[in-house]
Order: sequence, then structure tokens, then C-alpha cells
Amino acid sequence: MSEGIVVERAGQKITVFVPEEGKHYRGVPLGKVRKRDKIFAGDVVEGRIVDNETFAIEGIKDRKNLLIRPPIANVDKVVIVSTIKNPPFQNYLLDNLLVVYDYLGVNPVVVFNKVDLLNEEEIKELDKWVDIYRSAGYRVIPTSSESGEGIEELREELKGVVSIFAGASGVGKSSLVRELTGEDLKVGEVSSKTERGKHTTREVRLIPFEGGFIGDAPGFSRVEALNFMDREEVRLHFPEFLRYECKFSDCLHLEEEGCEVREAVIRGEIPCERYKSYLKIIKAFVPWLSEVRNCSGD
Ligand SMILES: Nc1nc2c(ncn2[C@@H]2O[C@H](COP(=O)(O)OP(=O)(O)OP(=O)(O)O)[C@@H](O)[C@H]2O)c(=O)[nH]1
Ligand SMILES: [Zn+2]
Repeated sequence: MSEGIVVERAGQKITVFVPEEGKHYRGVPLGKVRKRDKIFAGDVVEGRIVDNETFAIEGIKDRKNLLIRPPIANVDKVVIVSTIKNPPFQNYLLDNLLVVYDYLGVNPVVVFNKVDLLNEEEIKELDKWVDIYRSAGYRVIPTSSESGEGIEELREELKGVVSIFAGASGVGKSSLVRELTGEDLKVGEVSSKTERGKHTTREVRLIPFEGGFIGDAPGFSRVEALNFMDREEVRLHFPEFLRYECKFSDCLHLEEEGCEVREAVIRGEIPCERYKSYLKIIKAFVPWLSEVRNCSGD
């Protein structure tokens, strides 16, 4: 019995890499597997090497997770790319992505790309956001695929794991992957506005990278957490909220009596930017927020 990882899934074509042999094989699912399960890129499969070219897939190991966009199993990390400028930063979008990927069981790396474009004032803006996300407990890396800043740090972060790149259009996902691997990302799904140029594909390949792999298609460019989970679940995916114990264990951190998260926002321990994103995600409003210093307005 040998073990391999599915590194390519394109129509009927399945390519299996067997680390033990350091070789690629054409994967042929045996009847039982073919009927029982769909096989995805990232799947760890068990089977037999039939000949120099063929790997008979007899079983699929339990998956840690299975993403739909791109369709890859067992994704360890998602590099969520944002920019401060070109395009402007949208913290609500980042916060939604962080909530959803956490829910899906994928570890995020927060990347602020294109730092080469920033002037002094914009660097202050960058530092503010880096601070906010680091304090929340996230791994944050400012990068530039132009100047090379942060690329080595990102490389270290992706060693030996299966990762994908996600984030809004134009933030530099492709450029970063090209800088790291020399290969391009596939064109992502286009928005409904440009439906004509639609180029959806279920073909996925894992690009070998530093003992791990990078998916060759982008993850979500935007999401709404409530399409994935209940309103009550969202608070569990704001790691900085979990440090506080409210009077009621099902506290939504709105206007409940004994809410420690509210106290932390008032004291400035939880940044109001993050708390406001939380409110917006669950479509809630709290009157007390307008009284908090530096926290009014949108
Ligand atoms: N100045 C600067 N420009 C960059 C950087 N990274 C990418 N760009 C430019 O930003 C533009 C968009 O980069 P892409 O890599 O295509 O962005 P993407 O996120 O893959 O975009 P989509 O395919 O639309 O999702 C290109 O013109 C890049 O040359 C960077 O670090 N600095
Ligand atoms: Zn609370």
C-alpha cells in the first residue's frame, strides 16, 4: 500500500504525487472509490503503484476540510491578500474572509501587499492595521512583489503546507504566487457584471512549493459570513472576543448585561474597527457605540 496526494484534478484526469517515489502517476480510482467519493486536488489517497505510470486509488483518507473555491481538500493555510492603496483597504471584506476561513478550518495569513506604493502617511495607516490584526492574534506580513519586501517571510510561512491565495481583485495575488513559484494563478471567477468573460473551471492543480503546495486558483475574493453560518456563530470567529468571559455564555456582545466584550471596546482594548465589522456582519446596531471615544461614524 502506498500513499500519495492528488496534485491535479481536471475532468477525468487525476494526477497523484507519491512522495516516497518522488514521482507523479495517473490516478485510476477503483470502482469502490469512484462510486463512493469524489476525488479532489489535495486528497491524500491510498493505493497501489500498478506500473510506472499508474496509481490505483483504493481509498481516500479523511479530509481535514474541503473548499469549494477553489475545490481543494486539506487546505492548511489561506493567504488573505489586501492592500492599503490600489485598491483601497476594505477592512469589512478582510474581516468577513477571516471569519469564513476560520469557520472552514483554514489558518489565515494576513498579507498587506504593494507596500512599495505607500507614502509616509499611508505607512502610518498600514502600521495601524498591522497592529490591529496582530493584536487580534493573526499572523500579519506586509509585502511587495515589486520590491521583494516580506517575500522571504511569506515563503517561510508556507513551507511544507497546502495553501491558497484569496482576496479582492487587483491586490496582487497572482503577482505574489508568481514571485514565489514562478507560476501564475488561473483567472478567477469574474463578477456578475462582467458575466460575459466568465471562465469557470473545475480544474485545479497544486503547485509544488517548499515541500508543500500552493493551489493554482484563487480563493474567495469576497464573502458574507452569514451565507456560511448562523448569526450566533460569528462571534466565535473573532479571536480577540474569546479572551473575555461575559455573564451569559451565549452573549452576542450587543447590549446584554455583563458583557465583557462591550467593556473591552469601551476601554479601547478591542479596536472599534473590528467591533464595527462584527456588528455589520451580523447586521446589528448598538446605541452605546456612539458614546465611545474615537469610535463614532462609519
Ligand atoms: N506597485 C505594486 N504593484 C503590484 C504589486 N503586486 C501586484 N502589483 C500590480 O497590481 C496589479 C494586479 O496584480 P495581480 O497579481 O494581477 O492581482 P490579483 O489579485 O491576482 O488580481 P485578480 O486576478 O483580478 O484577482 C498588476 O498590475 C500588478 O503588476 C506590488 O507589490 N506593488
Ligand atoms: Zn458579551
